This record gives sequence, C-alpha cells and structure tokens, in this order.
Amino acid sequence: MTPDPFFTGLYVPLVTPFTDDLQLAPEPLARLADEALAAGASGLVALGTTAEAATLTSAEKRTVVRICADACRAHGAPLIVGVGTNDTASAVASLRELAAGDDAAAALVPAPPYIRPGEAGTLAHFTTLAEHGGIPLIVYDVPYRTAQPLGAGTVAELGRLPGIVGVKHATGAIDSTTMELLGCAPPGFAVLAGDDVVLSPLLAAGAHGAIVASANVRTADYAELISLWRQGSGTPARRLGAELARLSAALFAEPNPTVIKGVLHAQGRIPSPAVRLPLLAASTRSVSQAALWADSRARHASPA
Ligand SMILES: O=C(O)C1=N[C@H](C(=O)O)C[C@H](O)C1
Repeated sequence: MTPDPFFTGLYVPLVTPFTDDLQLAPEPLARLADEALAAGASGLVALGTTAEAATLTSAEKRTVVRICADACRAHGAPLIVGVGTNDTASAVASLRELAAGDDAAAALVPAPPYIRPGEAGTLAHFTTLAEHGGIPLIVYDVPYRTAQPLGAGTVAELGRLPGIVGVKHATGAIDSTTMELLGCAPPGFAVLAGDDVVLSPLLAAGAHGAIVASANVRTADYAELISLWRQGSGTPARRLGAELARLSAALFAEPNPTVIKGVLHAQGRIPSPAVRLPLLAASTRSVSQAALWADSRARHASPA
C-alpha cells in the first residue's frame, strides 16, 4: 500500500485582516486562525496569495507568521508559509530564514513568476531551493499567475527530490495532465487541490487534500468535503461539493480575496473588508451574493 502523504486534509490560507485605514489587525487574525483549526482544518497557510502577502512589509509578514504559528502550536497543527519570488537566491535566503524560525512545517513556493524560465529552469530553481532552503517544500503550480506551466512529468520529477513533499495543483483545469500527475505522483507526495470551484472533482479523482481560500468561510464544510471523498462517501460528497462550488464561484466573482474579506466583514469576523492596492474592495452586489451561500443554513436551498 502507498504511504499517505504527511500533508492531507484542509489547509486554510488565511486572509490578512486590516483596519479601515489598512493597518494589520492582529487580534482578528489570531481569532480566524483559532476558528479555522477548531472547525476541522488540518493546518493553516500564512502569507498565501489570499493573505495579500505581496503588499505586506517584512515586519508585518513576521507578525502574521508568529500569530499563525502560535495558533498552530496550540492546536498541534502544521503551518505552511508562502514564499514567493522569482529570484532563486533570494528565495533560498527567505526559506533559510523561515527554517531558522522553526515555525513552519513547510513552505509553499510557486514556480518563479513572470520570468518564464521554462520547465528545465523551474526544475533547476526548485532543486536549488530543496538543496539549500532547509525546509520541506510544496510546489505551487499556478500557471495563470506565474505564466509558467509544468507538465505532469516535471511535477513528478520535482516530487522525487528529497525535501519536496507535495504540489498545490491550481492549473485551472482537471485535464489529462492532472490525471497523469495523480497516476504518477511519487509515494508519500501530496497532491493538494488549489482551484476552489473544481475542488470536489479533484478530490474525487484522488487529491489528498486542499489549500483553498474559500475555506476561510464555512471551514467545517470544506473539511467535511475532503473527509467524505477520502473515506469514499461519494453520494454526500457530490451533494456538498456542488453546493460549495457555488459558494466558491461567488467568492471568486472578483479578485481574491476581496469578496472573501467582504463576507467575513459582513459576518462580523474581521473589522473591515479593506484590501490594499492594487486590489479594490469587492462590490456590495458580489459580497451579498456570496454571503447568501456562505451562510451554512442556506444548505440545499438556492438563494434568490
Ligand atoms: O492563497 C492561497 O493559497 C490561494 N490563492 C489562490 C489565488 O488567489 O489564486 C486561490 C486558492 O484558493 C488559494
């Protein structure tokens, strides 16, 4: 039997709550972190795209990681930290700093964005990070953000490098490459779903878990969806998956995480829906539409 990977289940990439004047709001972040873990998440992701990591200062990033690490320690859960840069040398430096802090179980690292180094260059990039970063890596395969597609063979090759423990699969499709990856993933290598709307079918096809921003709301239901598919309960999983796909579609009607922040604010869970430029706050219409699906009491009913 193939060993289960270490990273299975739901990892919630938390938003970074701000005040109306765009200051980091630490207490609401600590509350969100605790609530997500109490609701059944296997762990957290700090400094993902959803955290607006690109707009946080170094000091703010340290604060966010500390808050998330404290929550993870309290719940005995692993923390994954996003490290994104297209410069291999500075990525190594960031990973080593993260490793020295002893807060994170792994780093989530995208293929180098914007440069388009090709698959061989990407492989060389990750080989260097795995050899010198000092911390387990989860490859973030998100070509619509990086502009660097990866074939299933390249991802499987990455998975055979010591220190690369999984992939967040967010290619925008479940296609022949996805199926080949699921079929050829090395033992113990986690394939984690990263496209919210097609989460359920990817789990049905064999993904081990997920990193999905939608799980900032209705965390328990996303965790349940993963458990249902992993235990082979297809009928309830399909029903719940279809419902959560509608929620996810509504949450992604505008750039992530603007609608999610709007909904969390409407629910009174964060002090402000504010996002930092170049993001703009989501429209009232998108937020109120998503808020209908975000209310778990709406389950199995169609909001108007
Ligand atoms: O921050 C993340 O991790 C995620 N970001 C994706 C994005 O914004 O493109 C979406 C995914 O749900 C998780």
